[in-house]
Amino acid sequence: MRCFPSIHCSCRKVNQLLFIRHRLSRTPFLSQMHLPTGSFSLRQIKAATRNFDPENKIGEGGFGPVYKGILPDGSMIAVKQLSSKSKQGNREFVNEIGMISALQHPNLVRLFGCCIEGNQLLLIYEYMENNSLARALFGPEGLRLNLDWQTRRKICIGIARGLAYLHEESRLKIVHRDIKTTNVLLDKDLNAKISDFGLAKLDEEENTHISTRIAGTMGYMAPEYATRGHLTEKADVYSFGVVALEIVSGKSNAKYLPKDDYIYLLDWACVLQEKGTLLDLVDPALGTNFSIEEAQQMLNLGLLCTNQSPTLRPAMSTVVSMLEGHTPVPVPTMKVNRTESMELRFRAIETPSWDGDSQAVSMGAHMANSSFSIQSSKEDLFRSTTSRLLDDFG
Ligand SMILES: Nc1ncnc2c1ncn2[C@@H]1O[C@H](COP(=O)(O)OP(=O)(O)OP(=O)(O)O)[C@@H](O)[C@H]1O
Repeated sequence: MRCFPSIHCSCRKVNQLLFIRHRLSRTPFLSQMHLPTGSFSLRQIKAATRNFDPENKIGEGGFGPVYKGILPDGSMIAVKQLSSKSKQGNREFVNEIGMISALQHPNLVRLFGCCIEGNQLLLIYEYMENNSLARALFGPEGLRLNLDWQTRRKICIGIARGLAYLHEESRLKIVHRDIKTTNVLLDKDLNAKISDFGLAKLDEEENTHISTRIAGTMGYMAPEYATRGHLTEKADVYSFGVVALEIVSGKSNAKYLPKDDYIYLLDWACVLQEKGTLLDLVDPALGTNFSIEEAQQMLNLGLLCTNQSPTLRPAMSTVVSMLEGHTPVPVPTMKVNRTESMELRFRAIETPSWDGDSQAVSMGAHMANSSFSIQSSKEDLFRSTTSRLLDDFG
């Protein structure tokens, strides 16, 4: 089990933040980063959220609750409150601040600043009016959105552009490690923005890409990373592929069925691909209001990105080009691995049981504590740097 220091009530934290700023700016590797200039006082945040009024609570994640707030100038904010019971904790809090402050892109959620005061550790983001893609696609009746085809496509392209920026265009090459529908937020115009950089990692050339600390969400983790700790940007490409399939189908990758069998959307997609009926996966809620050609393209792309072999997955810039229609999408040639458990799942597939998502069971189990045995290990520089900072932090 990972152990997190409890949060003490003192202005020592403010000094610690200043110290972290100082240390980050002096760390050669991180000197390109700048911590958010926006430092908020607890009084400002309490006023904005009406003292963390439960009515303003808009979500709950691994860090703790998230509140909606409004600043005196009328701008809306989302406040992530690091709970003292958080399973994630200070390490990811610092990581999130460091990572996202160094990044700016229309498809990444903006961090306005942070507040470290009293017993509070808070991150302040731009408010995303339409909450998460997960809620838009799989939320309960009333909260779910009727996303039309063009909007689904726009969201998919937005996520791809955000990832292409992280992997190939930003000054720091970053693997997000936790791409999933709850980490894609939607603004008032339903533009997609990637959030949650608590697990993000810098992709350095000298890195062996083997990690001892596997973290991510089941159902979205690339097989080579989940089983061997082999982490490259292609792990994000895999997760993106799963999300693309979810966007087209309107179904979560994990669905709990009677008899305790799990059926994975990805397995189903492979079966349909083999049968030549991949288009059956398109969300029935769309009726006939979608482009067959574009849907086929997006489904093919979803399968291409989830190829078992990372080298056969396209780079995210290629994915963007494919989605924009500048590069043809090759037809995937995936073979279904017919294990015994797959046979079980096939039987479930033959009896259609997608009845909306109200009973879907989340497979979002975090694997940060998993004890996979991995042969080689090398602490990456960023991790050791943040660890040192955290040692200093308390
Ligand atoms: N900037 C924001 N604007 C609007 N809603 C937000 C914002 N950030 C988070 N939320 C809401 O709060 C929820 C929790 O977010 P958070 O990033 O803390 O955790 P998560 O990504 O859902 O889960 P985990 O931390 O376990 O990966 C989101 O699913 C979303 O509904």
